[in-house]
Amino acid sequence: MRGRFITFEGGEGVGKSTQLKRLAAALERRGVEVIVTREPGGSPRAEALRDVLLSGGAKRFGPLAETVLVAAARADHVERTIRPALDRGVWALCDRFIDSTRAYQGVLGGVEPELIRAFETLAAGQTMPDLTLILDAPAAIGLERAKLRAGALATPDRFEAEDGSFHERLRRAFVEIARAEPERCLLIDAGGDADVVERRVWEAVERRLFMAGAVQ
Ligand SMILES: Nc1ncnc2c1ncn2[C@@H]1O[C@H](COP(=O)(O)OP(=O)(O)OP(=O)(O)O)[C@@H](O)[C@H]1O
Ligand SMILES: Cc1cn([C@H]2C[C@H](O)[C@@H](COP(=O)(O)O)O2)c(=O)[nH]c1=O
Repeated sequence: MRGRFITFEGGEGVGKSTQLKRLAAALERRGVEVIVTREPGGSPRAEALRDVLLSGGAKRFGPLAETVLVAAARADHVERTIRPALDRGVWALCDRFIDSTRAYQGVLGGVEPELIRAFETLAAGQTMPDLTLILDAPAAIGLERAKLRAGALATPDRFEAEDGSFHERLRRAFVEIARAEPERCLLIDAGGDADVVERRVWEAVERRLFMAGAVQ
């Protein structure tokens, strides 16, 4: 049986990596084999492109160039990491995927939705998430968490460095994505303690994948 593909999405520092690792551990305790991966990145070539993107090296070429870079990274990641895992029956948990491109390059960057979708198809083909958990909290909370994680002296990356209004618009873009695709996406309240958020995530996964009969 093909593995399940779950993606985590949301603004900066909202707790995606934390919850993804916790979900991976919870699934493993149930005997489910999982891989944990991320975008941009998740394969050696895609990780090299991640550096270009997050260093700000691609910023001067504009959001369309960033879309192309993300798509090139995704094509390699899907082909070499995600699809082989799913084909072996392994579950893939991915920190960001297509919805980050829709939100960052599409809604915030102004790249046309048709172009965003065309690149999506080119890079991911039929390898689409079975479930997308969109973690939602006020942008200020996520940015504060990210700042605490990095330490006071750290330099913010290309997107963390954007202003507060960028991050609030980003939050609204993710909420709109969840509203537009309710069969695939679930909005999870990411406010409060990490243990509380973990329970919300697990309930969502149980309801959507286990109880729905997606898992024997
Ligand atoms: N619910 C929570 N309450 C308080 N702190 C949290 C919570 N969840 C995660 N954190 C902490 O906030 C910081 C950011 O969390 P994490 O790295 O999981 O976020 P992220 O969404 O993956 O970030 P990024 O967008 O930068 O990839 C970490 O230091 C983490 O320990
Ligand atoms: C997949 C994807 C990501 N981004 C941006 C969003 C974040 O600012 C970074 C990734 O950093 P993180 O600490 O791992 O969250 O990349 C993007 O702009 N477009 C995308 O498609």
